[in-house]
Amino acid sequence: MSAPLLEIKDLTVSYQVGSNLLHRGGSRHRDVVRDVSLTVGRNQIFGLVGESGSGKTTVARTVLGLTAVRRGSVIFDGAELVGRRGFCVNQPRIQMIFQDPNNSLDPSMTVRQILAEPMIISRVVARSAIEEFSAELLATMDLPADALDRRPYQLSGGQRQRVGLARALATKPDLIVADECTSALDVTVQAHVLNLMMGLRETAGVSFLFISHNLGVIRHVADQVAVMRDGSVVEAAPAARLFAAPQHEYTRELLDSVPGFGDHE
Ligand SMILES: Nc1ncnc2c1ncn2[C@@H]1O[C@H](COP(=O)(O)OP(=O)(O)OP(=O)(O)O)[C@@H](O)[C@H]1O
Repeated sequence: MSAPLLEIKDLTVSYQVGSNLLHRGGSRHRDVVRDVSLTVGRNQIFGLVGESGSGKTTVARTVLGLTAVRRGSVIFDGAELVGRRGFCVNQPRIQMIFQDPNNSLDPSMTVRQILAEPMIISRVVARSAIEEFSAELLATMDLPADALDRRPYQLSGGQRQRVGLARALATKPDLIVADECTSALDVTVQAHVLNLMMGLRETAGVSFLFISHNLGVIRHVADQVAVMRDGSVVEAAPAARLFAAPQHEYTRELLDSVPGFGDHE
């Protein structure tokens, strides 16, 4: 049997609080993620949900090599990603999409350049195939072919987010880490982007670590869900079971706080 796509085991991450100047005893650390374990399967959308400050983004940043691991391991396709300095090594098969495409897409570049850049850097796509693959990515994301010649400001917010997704797909990744990637979009545009992402599971064989504080969005997209509170996972279960029969008191509280989510066991 092949290894799971992503296994996070007993992950603890801490941030420094205070400084040497203020605290004579030296700087202190605070664990913001504590002993978190979760497994993302192949072709799976794994939803990570929890209140603001519960540590969801910190988990994502750690997998992407932006924040150091204090303890634990991050195993991708059977190989340990945590390097000697405590950061996960960069893995082109893991990509991310950001909450705000306005800040993540270079305004001076055309969509053609935005899509070509990761293909050139990662060398996953031959130079001679870049134009064709770019057109294919636009079609997959329901974007018009002439979008290739536009710059981000000449697109709508939903189109920009779909360009962000197309760019993430440009290196043919196995995993996309999506942190609040649709929360800036209005509801119908959000549904369109979410449905496209769900389709990618089958068409591109991509898994998602999908982070959101929005339970409705998580229920719509996720196969598996983990609920975080105060740095820890309090409950993890297949989505259908978690929404129908939450086991942890905090999950029940979270569901009861959203109108229409209270009719669980
Ligand atoms: N660079 C940092 N230095 C110190 N503390 C930080 C840093 N980044 C985040 N934190 C703290 O770590 C905790 C977890 O933050 P994190 O952003 O992971 O939560 P979150 O669940 O993603 O929240 P949100 O839904 O609001 O984005 C919070 O208490 C936050 O204040």
